[in-house]
Amino acid sequence: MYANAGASCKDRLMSTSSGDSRRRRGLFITFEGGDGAGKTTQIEHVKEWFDQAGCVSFVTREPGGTDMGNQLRQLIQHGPEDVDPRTEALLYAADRAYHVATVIRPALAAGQVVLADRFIDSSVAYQGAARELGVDEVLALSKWATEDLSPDLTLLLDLPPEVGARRGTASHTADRIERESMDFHERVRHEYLHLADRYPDRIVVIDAVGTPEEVFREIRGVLEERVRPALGLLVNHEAHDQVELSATESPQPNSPAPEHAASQTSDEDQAGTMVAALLKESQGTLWEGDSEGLL
Ligand SMILES: Nc1ncnc2c1ncn2[C@@H]1O[C@H](COP(=O)(O)OP(=O)(O)O)[C@@H](O)[C@H]1O
Ligand SMILES: Cc1cn([C@H]2C[C@H](O)[C@@H](COP(=O)(O)OP(=O)(O)O)O2)c(=O)[nH]c1=O
Repeated sequence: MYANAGASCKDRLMSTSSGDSRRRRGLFITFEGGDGAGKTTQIEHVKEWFDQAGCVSFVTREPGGTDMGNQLRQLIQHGPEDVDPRTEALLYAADRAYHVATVIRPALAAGQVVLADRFIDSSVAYQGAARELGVDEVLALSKWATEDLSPDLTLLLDLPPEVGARRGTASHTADRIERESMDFHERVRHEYLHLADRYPDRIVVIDAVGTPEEVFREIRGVLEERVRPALGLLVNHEAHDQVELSATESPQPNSPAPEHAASQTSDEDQAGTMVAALLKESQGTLWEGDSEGLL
């Protein structure tokens, strides 16, 4: 059901490839920010925005975007308190490597829109900066784990950590990382903002302090400005008539990507996506290709 329902948008995404198989990729958007920033809430609004644009999007998360990843997630978040920072970094990297290889790359190769709740920037901010393992070392580890897969766009939900902590404790019991000091969470926030300075073409900072509606208004502005022009060329107006989807028709987080997904080659990454190229045009700024490394 899902594969057929998504075919129209996928076909349009892939039909722009002009026979160049290296360009046959979807769109990869990641959501970053401290604990309780509202990522999980906003990602659902973004998914609805894509639905309305006639594009099926696929929501996933880290850690835990796969069955094995869920076991790793349990270990990392509720395992022994004495897990040392290097072990923690390697567990996140293992989760990411498997997630990319078995879910994200196949989905992108099939021309899908992938919305990921956390990705490499989380490791850089939490393990690299806050755990003080070294930003460049952790970045190198994640690049190795993902074979240099970089998001096309990252929405960074920025929020003072004490506000995030209040939201979080109101909704669930704090896990091992959420129990870290405010100083730790300040370092996370600081590194995220530093990453946004370092990669201004990829990372957009969203003020996450307002109500969910206010935050989404800002996100929608970014989608309209930076993503819509690309989709406008890829998704013709018939899309609205052709795709009527409910959330239940989309894969849930942790679902494997469709079996028919095309295999991924490193050439595809080097070429980057057609959508990314269009996003670059819409930004009017220099877009660093994957070969340069967005991260
Ligand atoms: N803008 C907001 N203002 C107030 N509360 C929010 C906002 N966004 C989300 N929440 C609530 O805060 C808690 C954490 O939100 P969530 O979306 O799970 O954040 P994250 O995924 O970044 O940890 C949830 O209870 C959610 O309902
Ligand atoms: C992906 C990733 C997450 N984390 C941390 C951040 C979160 O505290 C936790 C993920 O828990 P989760 O409940 O998914 O976080 P939230 O809903 O607050 O975004 O793992 C890292 O430290 N490094 C990573 O690479």
